[in-house]
Amino acid sequence: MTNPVTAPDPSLRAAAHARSDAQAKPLGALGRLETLGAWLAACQGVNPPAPLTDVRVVVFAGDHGVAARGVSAYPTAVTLAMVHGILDGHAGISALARSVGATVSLYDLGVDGLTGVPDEVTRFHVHPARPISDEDALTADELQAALAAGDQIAAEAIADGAQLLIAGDLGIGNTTPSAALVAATLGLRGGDVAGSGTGVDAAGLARKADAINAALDRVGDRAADPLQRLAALGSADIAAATGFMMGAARRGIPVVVDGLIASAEALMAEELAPGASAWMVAGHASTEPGCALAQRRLHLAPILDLEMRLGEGTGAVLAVPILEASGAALRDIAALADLS
Ligand SMILES: O=C(O)c1ccc[n+]([C@@H]2O[C@H](COP(=O)([O-])O)[C@@H](O)[C@H]2O)c1
Ligand SMILES: Cc1cc2nc[nH]c2cc1C
Repeated sequence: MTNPVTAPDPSLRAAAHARSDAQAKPLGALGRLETLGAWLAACQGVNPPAPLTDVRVVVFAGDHGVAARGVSAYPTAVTLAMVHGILDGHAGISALARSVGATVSLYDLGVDGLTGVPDEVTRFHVHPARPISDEDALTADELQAALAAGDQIAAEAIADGAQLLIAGDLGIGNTTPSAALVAATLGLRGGDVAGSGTGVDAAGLARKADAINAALDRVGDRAADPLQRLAALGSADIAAATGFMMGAARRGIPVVVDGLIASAEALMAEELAPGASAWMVAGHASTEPGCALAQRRLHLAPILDLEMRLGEGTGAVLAVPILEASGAALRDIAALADLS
């Protein structure tokens, strides 16, 4: 789907602010909750916004060749183990999504050695991303296929009634390509964006900054083009999640952005579909430095800061009750003039 992105309805946003201003509270007393509620009304095209009864997390899982460079604290096999953990409903995202009433699904966009799972999960199967420090992660055709897969996943969820979408991520090594994309987009270097990810030590952090710099130097001026940047420095799972966010924005469905990986995807979605970030809120501030850099570039202020760095969509789902509360405030607080 290549339709341009239309902005969330400004008249509904203004109407929501007017409603809020007339409510039984000092003007502006609900702070950012008022802005969030007005954003939700503008996205839904309804004031006050409807309750959020269908929130979906889609986890895009994939392995990353750059992990062989010693940039993660965990072995690649953990990706496969965690795919099963999520499919069986026992992962961090399973528990946290259940706690807020969101559903979780997962797609394999390059998990090494994945077998014995439903066909639906492997429908968009591709090879793990090639190591970005040495070669492009994806060919141009592979990139287009991954973007299209994410768009299709968004389209199907929306056709099935999704009101709010979250892209979760899973893949040992994925903080390295994500940080590289942030660096390439913002004109930064590895040392500016590399964080400890799953918990690498100082030597691992230095290897990570080096791997990012090697990738940036290898790609050079090609990184100026967002499609080439994503193919060279990203991966199929990151590209599919980017396509998913673009697909949501083009269809007028809001997105809650998770941590570093999702923020890098949001950055790429905005580059490829200008205006897409108007359909996004940042659920939380991950501890990864690249996360704040990407969110700041997108003018997305995180709702929560719980010092989390798990990924999977966990920080984003925790922000859903706050968003829901912003809608409830608009719906249920009386007008001051009606109280006597
Ligand atoms: O979302 C984040 O900000 C985040 C920060 C650190 C780690 N992660 C998760 O940890 C994995 C990547 O970490 P690493 O160290 O292997 O690059 C991957 O599975 C991510 O989902 C996620
Ligand atoms: C155990 C584990 C779970 C994860 N979930 C997302 N990334 C992860 C990385 C590790 C290491």
